[in-house]
Amino acid sequence: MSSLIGNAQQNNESKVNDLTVNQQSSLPVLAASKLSKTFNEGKNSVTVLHGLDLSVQAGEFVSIIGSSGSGKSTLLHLLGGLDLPTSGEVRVHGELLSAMNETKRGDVRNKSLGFVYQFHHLLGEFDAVENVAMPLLFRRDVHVDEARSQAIELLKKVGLGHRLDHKPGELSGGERQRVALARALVTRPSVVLADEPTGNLDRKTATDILALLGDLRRDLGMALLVVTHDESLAGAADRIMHMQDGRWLS
Ligand SMILES: Nc1ncnc2c1ncn2[C@@H]1O[C@H](COP(=O)(O)OP(=O)(O)OP(=O)(O)O)[C@@H](O)[C@H]1O
Repeated sequence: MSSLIGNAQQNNESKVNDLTVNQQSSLPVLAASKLSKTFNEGKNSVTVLHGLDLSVQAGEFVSIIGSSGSGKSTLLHLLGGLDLPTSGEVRVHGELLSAMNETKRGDVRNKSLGFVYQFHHLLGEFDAVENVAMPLLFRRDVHVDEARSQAIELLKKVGLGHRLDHKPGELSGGERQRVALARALVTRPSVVLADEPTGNLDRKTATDILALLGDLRRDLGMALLVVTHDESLAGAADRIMHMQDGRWLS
């Protein structure tokens, strides 16, 4: 197995060891408590999430399914620190996101969380290696050569070793999503948050991408939280949570 994966496993092992020492081995990597979100627009306010609890353990694969408009993306934004809740809290490795300033929150996002979206959000003027290396280059402590070599290693792992210097416009939809997966994983996050990662792909490509995501999760030892409205895609998870109108269905 690659050194990249070895490092990720080592990191995870040392985290586990730390937790054992602290006797907190059940501490979730990601936890939400009584999470609510209300959007105010002029005189109108709409409450989209109603006091949600959620806990994701290290290495766990959780799917959230729900119909359009049920609040899945809003929840993912809050869990990823991209937006703040109206009330309630989100903790990453036990650390409260809302207590952090924007710089620290950005740091947690970069180091502990990976993001995959329905639309890949790759930068068109950069090739696959540059796109994947980018999250590492935001860190001042990673040299550009090291970032490139880690990007190449991950691109090979997602089956794109022959497309390293291709720009997004020169790749198929499935290949672009593979690049996006590699980019989300290059920082070796402990949790990947994926919002309809296969929503823009045909069924065969979607199934391949989901299988790849599952394999990468096992290899890299990360937790995976996938939001989808596709029950058959959600079925691969350890646990499926159903959302309706901003509440969990029991
Ligand atoms: N910034 C906002 N301002 C006002 N309302 C919003 C905002 N963002 C989301 N909403 C509303 O919140 C509700 C939930 O939206 P959200 O995108 O979280 O749903 P979803 O379950 O992800 O839907 P889909 O499956 O269609 O992507 C929707 O009714 C939406 O209109």
